[in-house]
Amino acid sequence: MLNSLRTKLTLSMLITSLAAISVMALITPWLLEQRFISEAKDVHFKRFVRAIEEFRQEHGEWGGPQSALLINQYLTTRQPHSASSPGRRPPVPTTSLADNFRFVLADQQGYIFLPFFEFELGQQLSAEQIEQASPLLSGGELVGYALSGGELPLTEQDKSYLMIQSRSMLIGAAAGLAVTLLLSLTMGSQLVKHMRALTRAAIEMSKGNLNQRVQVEGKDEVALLAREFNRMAQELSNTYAELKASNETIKAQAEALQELSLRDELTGLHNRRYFNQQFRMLHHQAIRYQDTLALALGDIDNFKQINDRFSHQIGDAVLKQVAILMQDEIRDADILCRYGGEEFVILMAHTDKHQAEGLVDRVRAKVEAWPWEKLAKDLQVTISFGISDKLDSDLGHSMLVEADNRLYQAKDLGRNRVCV
Ligand SMILES: Nc1nc2c(ncn2[C@@H]2O[C@H](COP(=O)(O)OP(=O)(O)OP(=O)(O)O)[C@@H](O)[C@H]2O)c(=O)[nH]1
Repeated sequence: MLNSLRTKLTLSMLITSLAAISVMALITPWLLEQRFISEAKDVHFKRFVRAIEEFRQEHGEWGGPQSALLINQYLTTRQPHSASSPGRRPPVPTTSLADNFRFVLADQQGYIFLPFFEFELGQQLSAEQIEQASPLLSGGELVGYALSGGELPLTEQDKSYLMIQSRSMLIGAAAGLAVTLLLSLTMGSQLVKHMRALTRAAIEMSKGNLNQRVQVEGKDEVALLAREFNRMAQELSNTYAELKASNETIKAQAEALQELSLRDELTGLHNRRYFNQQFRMLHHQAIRYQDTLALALGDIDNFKQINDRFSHQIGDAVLKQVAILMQDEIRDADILCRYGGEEFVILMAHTDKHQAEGLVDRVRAKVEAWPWEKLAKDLQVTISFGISDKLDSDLGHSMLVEADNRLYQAKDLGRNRVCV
């Protein structure tokens, strides 16, 4: 289950949200309190400084122990004493807002005349302390310095105010995180949906279905990936189509070459090599299935004389015409080849020598009857055949020998005949 991208995304978002809420719950109240106290100190100190400047304008006494007394009296009579909360309470700029938080005053040379804690009476402020102090002005003239020190304790009211503030912030943050979580989950499930579509398409492609496309939405990284995937799929598909086409061409060319190597150029019949292949196969099957097979060897009679008397070209034309006549006469299942020179061979499956004799004799008669004067005046052509159906387990050797012997017999008996 943890292998699922969706689960991983959900878990990581959940952990991040919980961590963020926990950190906020721990740190926010403390930060808020620190900030609140610092603001309160600042506000009180500014008001104190203003009150002191007003005192300075009203009184001549300044810088001695007497003036510290007068200042305290002035401030006490000017405003009632109470604890503080900036902006929500009346300002109380006395020299002390609480036991721990007080103000310190020094004259223009930095000698303290209103002391507090480590700031002792008559002690001179260091350059660093002067740097941090607020300069007191009267009529544009520097008359002294004011500093604040100690901790400002919070009232119960301040504390409950801060608590409400912290809670509100936490609730707001939690709501924000919940919305973020929801949005992340929605986006995560969209991402998972697209990744699944891409994975499905890639798996289909690996099975060989190259025509895969995925939907592209938007312009983000996933859309970019989907677009690139589609482009790659298209390229792969094109390359495959080109490869397939060129493979088919090569295959067709190879087949054509193979066919050419098995054909006789002059007559267009299959050649002796083709005959050897077919004869081996048919002979083997006939023996195995105890079937019959007949082989007829044909030889044009006195072909040498035809060449000599009528020319070699006429001889060639005779060979072509005999091939046509034989091809027309034999059955589709029979195999006719040019065996060599003026010799032809016919292979007849499921046929014994007596059945073959009838067919071959029709061929012989057709050759004899053809009007050879069309090729040359006084030209006559006949053909002799020897037939065998002898099936011995010798790869057809005895069948060929017997057919050849019968052919010689036909020649000896005066040619233009079929011997079985
Ligand atoms: N024109 C032509 N002649 C060929 C071709 N192939 C073989 N021949 C010729 O065919 C002749 C065959 O002669 P022979 O083997 O003496 O036989 P034949 O004259 O037919 O006599 P018989 O077979 O006894 O009837 C030879 O002269 C070969 O040159 C060919 O493709 N074209």
